[in-house]
Amino acid sequence: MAIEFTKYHGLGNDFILIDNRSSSEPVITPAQAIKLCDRHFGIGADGVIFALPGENGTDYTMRIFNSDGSEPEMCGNGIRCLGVFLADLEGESRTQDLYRIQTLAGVITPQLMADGQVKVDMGLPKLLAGEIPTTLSAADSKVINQPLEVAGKTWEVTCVSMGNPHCITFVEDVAAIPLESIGTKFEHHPVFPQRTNTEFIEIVRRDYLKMRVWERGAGITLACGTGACASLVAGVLTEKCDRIATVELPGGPLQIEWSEIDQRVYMTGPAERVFTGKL
Ligand SMILES: N[C@H](CCC[C@H](N)C(=O)O)C(=O)O
Repeated sequence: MAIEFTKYHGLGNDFILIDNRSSSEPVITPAQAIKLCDRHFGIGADGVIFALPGENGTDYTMRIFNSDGSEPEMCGNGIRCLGVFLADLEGESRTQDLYRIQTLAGVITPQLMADGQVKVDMGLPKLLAGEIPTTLSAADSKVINQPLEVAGKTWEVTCVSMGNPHCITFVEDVAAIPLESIGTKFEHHPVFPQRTNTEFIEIVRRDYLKMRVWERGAGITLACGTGACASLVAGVLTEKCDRIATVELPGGPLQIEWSEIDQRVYMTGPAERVFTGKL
C-alpha cells in the first residue's frame, strides 16, 4: 500500500508527517521509522509524526517516533508542524485555527496565528525528580543546580519535564561545548531511567538565551521546542532569566513564556512545509 508523507520542519528540526486519520495505530513501525529517518538511505528526518483520530474529545491524537525508533511523550517543534499539516489536510473545509491534540504528555493545543507562526500551550512543566524522571534528587524534590559527573567534569544541572525529560546546564559559551562527544553520555547517564534530552544554555540577557541541544533518541538537532521550554523554566528556577524570553537555537529563535497567571508554558515559532512524497 502506497503511503503518502509530507516533510515539515520547525527551525530545522525536521519530521516526516503521516496522515494516519484512517486508523488508531501508526501505519509505520518504529523499525521502518529508523530507515525513513536515515539521511542517506531514507527520506531523512529527526522523527516521524502521525496524525491519528482524536480521543477523549480532542480533535486529533499525535504520536511520534524519534529517528532511533523510540517513542517520546511530546515534541514541541513537531506539534507546530502537525498544526500546519492538519490545516493543509483540512484545506477549504477547515473551520478552526486552534487544535486540541491528545499526546502522551496530555492535551496540547497548537494555534495557527495570522502571521503564519504557531503558538502552543505546552502545559505545566513538571519539576519533581520523580516526574522527570531522575534519581539525582529525592523523588518529591526539585532538581535545581545539582552536581552531575559527566565525561570527567562536574556539571551543575537543573531538570524539567515537558512530558519528556530535560537536563539543563548553564555555560559561558555554548559554541565551545563538545556536543558530539558528551551528548550521548548525558543521554544515557544512569540517573535518567528514561534517558534524557540535554540542553546547554548561554544567558545572553535575562530575556535572551542561546541554546544547543543533544536530543534523546535523535542526537544533535537544530532546534528542540520542549527543550527550549524546559530551559526557560530552568532559567527562572535558577533566577538567571525572565519568564518571557527569546531562545535562540542553531535553527532560529523561539518565543517562550512561563505564565505567572496559569503556570503553563507557551511557545511561539514557525513550521514550514518542504515537500510531499510517496513511500
Ligand atoms: N527527542 C525528544 C522528542 C522530540 C523533542 C524535540 N524535537 C522537540 O521539538 O520538542 C525526546 O525523545 O524527548
